[in-house]
Amino acid sequence: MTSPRILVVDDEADLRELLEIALIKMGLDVDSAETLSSARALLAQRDYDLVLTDMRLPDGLGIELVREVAGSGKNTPIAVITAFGSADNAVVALKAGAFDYLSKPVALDQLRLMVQSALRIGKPEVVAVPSFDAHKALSLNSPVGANAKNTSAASISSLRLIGMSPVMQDLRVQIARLARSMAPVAISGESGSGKELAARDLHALSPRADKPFIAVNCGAIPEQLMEAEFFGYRKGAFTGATEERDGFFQAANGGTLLLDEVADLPLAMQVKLLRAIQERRVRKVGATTEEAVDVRLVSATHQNLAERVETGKFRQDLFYRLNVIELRLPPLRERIADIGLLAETILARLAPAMTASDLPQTVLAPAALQALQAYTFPGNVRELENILERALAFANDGVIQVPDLALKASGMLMPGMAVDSISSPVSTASVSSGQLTSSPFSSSTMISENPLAGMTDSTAMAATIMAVAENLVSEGETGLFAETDVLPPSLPTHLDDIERNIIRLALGRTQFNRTKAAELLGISFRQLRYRMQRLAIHE
Ligand SMILES: Nc1ncnc2c1ncn2[C@@H]1O[C@H](COP(=O)(O)OP(=O)(O)OP(=O)(O)O)[C@@H](O)[C@H]1O
Repeated sequence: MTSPRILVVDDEADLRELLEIALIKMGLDVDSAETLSSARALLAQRDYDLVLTDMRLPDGLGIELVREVAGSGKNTPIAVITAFGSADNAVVALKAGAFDYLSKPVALDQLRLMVQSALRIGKPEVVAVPSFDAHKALSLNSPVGANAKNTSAASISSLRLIGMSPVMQDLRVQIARLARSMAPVAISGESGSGKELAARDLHALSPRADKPFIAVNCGAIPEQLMEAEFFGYRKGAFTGATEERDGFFQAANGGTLLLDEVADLPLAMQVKLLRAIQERRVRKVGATTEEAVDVRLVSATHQNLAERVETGKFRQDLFYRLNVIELRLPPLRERIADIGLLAETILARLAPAMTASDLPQTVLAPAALQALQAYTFPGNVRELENILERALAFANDGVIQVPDLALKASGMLMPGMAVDSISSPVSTASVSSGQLTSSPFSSSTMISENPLAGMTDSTAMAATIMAVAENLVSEGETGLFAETDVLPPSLPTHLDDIERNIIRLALGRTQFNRTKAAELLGISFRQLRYRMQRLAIHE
């Protein structure tokens, strides 16, 4: 077997030599180049398992090489060496596609960790999905190190972020691409939209998959315990520290650390975290020395972090370090095409015993699916899970009907509308005689007699809203804006929701003819198009 081959690009003879010796000692073959042009010539001749380049070279910048190698389609990992304290360069390189960076002076232990993870990138076939739930590792009484070993392997097919809507498909592609890099990823999205799941998928697809995934809820740790929880502590460091403990960083070593609700980190802890990220070293409470850690950082928040930076609640420098790449999880109401498939998967998960005993899985009546598609899901997929769990208990004959869902009227797309009043074009009588169908999207939870089956998502959605609206009129309801004494958590979001619903209603009435819909709404075509873009309304 031949050894992996590394290309080192650096014009400083001393550093180049140091790197060469360290890499050869690791059993690797090394080629080196002093300039961009000689590096390009070597890259044209052969494939490398890793390229390591300085940022400043006599005939140009290392970042040019990063772009070329990252864009070559060969999947060669490239890392950069940046001047001491130059966070900007590191972030720019990561954004350009560098898999990782090293700061000068280069520490040999960090070089080794970086090379090891680069070489794992070349072997993506073995992907494991740890099942460890590190939320359980939050108390000082539970040693995270011990819990972190509690992982199990699964195949790549068990990735868990479900959804066939274009936005979810894009997201999965992005996640697969980002999984190869060490770049910190910041995941934003409403509560329950799948941020943690996205982070788990990112880890599961990465070369770190067989190492721990640790999720830490930053808002759930008492401030005075934070340092000990993150970095560990030595025996006797404080009252009650009867033995040495690892922290989250050590527990996640080699793997991924998810900082969930990162906006909740107190400022004092933000400083310490920034230091750990920059140095890639942590010091246990009560220890005199630091230890190198190799942790991929992912952060998640449902808050607007940029806004918190502006108001001085979140450090700009930490924000900059964590937000190298952003991933946004759209709220469930922006991907109603996924509701059927999600419901089907959740129902299968909730009733495994029934499936095993060959009883047909509980399904949603078509009207129930429509009601879900007309619901705003303020709690997103988590709320869908809760609704279905409760509905399962009420469902008769293996079919969930609208009343079983017990949807909150305040969450319906038309505020103030009572869900029980939904009478869709599909009568519940037809449901019990229907046949089960299966499609990759949503219909295996539906009945084949559903007149909406096969329609595009927005058409089905619009049909539902129209049916509901017509119902409201016939039942003499007060209309779209029934008064409620519940204040929305955010007025702009609430108004956007109302506007979105009205536009969808008009589009539904006109079979998505935007000119006619604009006429109905008394606005110009351009105004409607602009509003649809702003509110992410797609056909
Ligand atoms: N696309 C999806 N496919 C399957 N399950 C999902 C999906 N998105 C979310 N879920 C499920 O919904 C629940 C909430 O997801 P998750 O915890 O990842 O959300 P979150 O955005 O991190 O929430 P929070 O902001 O409250 O921490 C989980 O049980 C998760 O398994």
